[in-house]
Amino acid sequence: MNSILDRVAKDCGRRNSSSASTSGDIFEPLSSSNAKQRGILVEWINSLLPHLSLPINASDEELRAYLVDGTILCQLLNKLKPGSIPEFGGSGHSLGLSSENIKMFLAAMDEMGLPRFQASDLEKGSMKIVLECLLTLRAEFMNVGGDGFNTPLSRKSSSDASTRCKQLGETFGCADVAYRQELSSTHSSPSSTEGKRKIGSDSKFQRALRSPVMAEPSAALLHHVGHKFHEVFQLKQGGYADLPPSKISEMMKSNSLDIAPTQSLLSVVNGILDESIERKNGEIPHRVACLLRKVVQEIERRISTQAEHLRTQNNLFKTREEKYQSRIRVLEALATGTSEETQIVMNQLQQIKNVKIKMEEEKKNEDQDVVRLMKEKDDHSQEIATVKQEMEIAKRTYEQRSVEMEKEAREAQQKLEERLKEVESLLKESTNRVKEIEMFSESKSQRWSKKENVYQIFTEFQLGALRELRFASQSIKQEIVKTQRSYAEEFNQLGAKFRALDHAAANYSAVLAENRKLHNEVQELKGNIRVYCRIRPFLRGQKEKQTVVEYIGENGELVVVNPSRQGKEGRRSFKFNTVYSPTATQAQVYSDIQPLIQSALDGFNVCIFAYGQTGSGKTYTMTGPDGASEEDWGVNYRALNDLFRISQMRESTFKYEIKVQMLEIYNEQVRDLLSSDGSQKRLGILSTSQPNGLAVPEASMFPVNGTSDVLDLMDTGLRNRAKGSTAMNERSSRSHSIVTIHVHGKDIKSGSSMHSSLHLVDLAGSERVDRSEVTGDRLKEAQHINKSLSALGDVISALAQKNAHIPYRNSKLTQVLQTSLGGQAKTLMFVQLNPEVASYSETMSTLKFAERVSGVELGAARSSKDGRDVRDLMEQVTSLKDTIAKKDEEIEQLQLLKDQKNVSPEANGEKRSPHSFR
Ligand SMILES: Nc1ncnc2c1ncn2[C@@H]1O[C@H](COP(=O)(O)OP(=O)(O)OP(=O)(O)O)[C@@H](O)[C@H]1O
Repeated sequence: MNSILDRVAKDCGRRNSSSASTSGDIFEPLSSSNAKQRGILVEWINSLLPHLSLPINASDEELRAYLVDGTILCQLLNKLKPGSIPEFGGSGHSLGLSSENIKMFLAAMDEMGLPRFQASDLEKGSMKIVLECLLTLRAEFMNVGGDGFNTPLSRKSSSDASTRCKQLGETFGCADVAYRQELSSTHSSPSSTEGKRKIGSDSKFQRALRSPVMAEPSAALLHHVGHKFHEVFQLKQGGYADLPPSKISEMMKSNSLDIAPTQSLLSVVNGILDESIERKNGEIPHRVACLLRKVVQEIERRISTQAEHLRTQNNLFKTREEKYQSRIRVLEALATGTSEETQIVMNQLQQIKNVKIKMEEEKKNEDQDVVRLMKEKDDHSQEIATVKQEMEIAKRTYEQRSVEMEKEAREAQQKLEERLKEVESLLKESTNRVKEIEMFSESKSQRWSKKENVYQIFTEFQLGALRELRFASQSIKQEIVKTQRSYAEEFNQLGAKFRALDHAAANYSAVLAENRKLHNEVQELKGNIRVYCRIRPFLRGQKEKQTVVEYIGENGELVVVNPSRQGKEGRRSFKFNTVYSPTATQAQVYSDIQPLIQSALDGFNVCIFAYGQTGSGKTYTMTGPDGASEEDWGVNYRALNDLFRISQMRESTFKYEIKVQMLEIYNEQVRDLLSSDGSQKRLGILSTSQPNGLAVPEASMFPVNGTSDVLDLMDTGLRNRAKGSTAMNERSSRSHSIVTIHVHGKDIKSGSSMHSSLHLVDLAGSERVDRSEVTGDRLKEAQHINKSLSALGDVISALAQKNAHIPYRNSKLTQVLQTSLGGQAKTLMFVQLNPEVASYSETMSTLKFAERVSGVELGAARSSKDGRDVRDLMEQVTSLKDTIAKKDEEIEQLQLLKDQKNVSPEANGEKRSPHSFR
């Protein structure tokens, strides 16, 4: 019997593990069922051996580790059945080798007739078999003893074996073990072939009977009350007809039928029918018929309950399906909603793009306007130059012609006079000769009668000559009149030309004024505060050449990348009026700011300053490198040169006077850099700007008339400039240097005058100071620099917001530059960047300052803000896309679930093992 049970249990165990997924609740996964079994087992072991305190949620492998040396197993058995392993003595200590312990435990299990596992299962195989064996052991001792201990089942009687087998079936989740066992005992009669056939074929009906509703009551319940039916089966060996009436009525009265396993009921029905057939006459005694009816009624009741249950389940499935359908609808609606939202965002994005494109087009148009205006201006200038040249030529021709004509007139006059004199002398001579002849003829008339004719001829000749002379005299007079007339005509023509030239000259001033106006309109179109960003190249001999500048756009875009952060988050983009790459030349940079220099000659105050950390190229841009050739000249030299050039061009209409001051602001003290004695005298700043435009009137001021003057002055200034050394740049400038060019112009024609100033500022290094690196004087310097730079930022920011109060007075720097910041003044800032990775954080703070300044200019600010908006929207769109993708996934999963649910429960049931319906 033991071996049969063993085999059955093993069989059960195998099948159970092979169909593990169907052994528990049909929706419960294998792992969770395993975990539950483990939990029950561990709890049981802990209740028996509390000193172990095994963790309730121990995994298979942890449990294996506890059990593998067999100590706990032996202790367990000794606790349940003291002395079952004598060598172990229940001391709780392992006495033997682990293999010995396990052998002893398995032998004890064999002796009890309980299913066992193999030692190898505990060492490395599936723990499932081990668990099942131990759970059987638990069931053995818990169900039977009531108190759970020390009262194992007697394995002597076949009914006990049947019961235990049912318990095994329950424990392993295989109801049919119990069922077969029961049937085999019920139909042990050799004549009951029909019964055996039924056992072999497990009909749908029978399977349905073993569903949760139709299945036999629990093993425990059966144990207490089910034996009534065993009794019947025992009695039935003698035939149902022979059952004592008291037994039958007791069965019918009691609730035995309600709790009897359906198979038992069917067996009774089959038995009665078999018996009736065997008896040939087919008669069934009344009381047996009653029992039969009662049993059939019970079966009917169960079938109807089952049908009801199936209906309920069906409804449940339908409700669930509807729930899933509605969820799917909600998710579909959500997904559609999300795409609508995306569409709205995309539309907004498109609108913003359109606005951006429109703005860019407007800017392009403005730029084209600027180019056109510049061209017109150039054309005007050329026209003026041509008129001027023509005027010069005409003037010279006129003067030449006048001189020539005067000379010609003088010569003609002279000739005429000479001729007249000749004629007069001739006339005199002729008259004398005539008189002589008359006298001679009177005295010698008679004597010389012969010569009368000769005299006549001579007289006629003389008269002819006289007539010729008169004629010549008349033609000369006519010529003189003619020449005088042509002179008069020429004079008239020249007069007309002079009048035209005079008119043109009068217009020339107006055209110049118009030109100046156009020029300033162009400058205003470009903005009164401009930010140009310049990136310094890596220095010669520098090894580390990794740059933080990722992208330089043609339209002033700049993307900087954080070397310590990957991806999108590490990138930051900026927008300025212009960004110069490290290869930009000094000439290229200057050509963009040149129009501002011209504005200074038109009466506008201009301020150009370079901002950036030490070593970023401020001095290079403003002054140029040490000992620079003309090609490397910085803004200062080029600006002054240009002022001379333009003022010379305008000399016929304007008279300019250019003077230069050079100041230094060091530790909030203003010093004169052009003082010949290198004066350390501190200068005062006038609180309000003076009519002559001098904020620091005490500072030396020198007139400059040419490049050489400028070079000399700059040299003096640079020599006097205070310098300090920090860890960053040994040639570091820790002071602000300001070159101020004062322009005084006078309109020659109108006599009106104007005054303007051009400030060229090389600011001190903007780097933040690490207090641990500098102390004392250096720290003080740094604090002053920080204060003045932030005051500069505040002033510009206040101007941006059009505040009533502009905090000029917060630093000496802003006080000196006051006239060139705000109002009609034009300001340009060079943002100098050092592209090295080590300077990343300084670069970022420089760019943020510049962004704050560029925010003043609406155009730049707007476009930079647009850039940010677009970026923000792009991020929103990306996150929305992610959400949609997630939602799609959820929908897919739900669809999958729905498809699974749509498979009919019956079909499911067919696929499942019968063990799933207990
Ligand atoms: N565009 C450039 N092309 C070539 N060399 C440059 C450029 N800009 C700067 N340099 C070089 O980089 C070094 C540092 O430049 P510079 O002295 O102008 O920096 P800075 O910002 O004025 O520093 P400081 O605050 O100390 O005055 C110099 O050797 C300079 O010649």
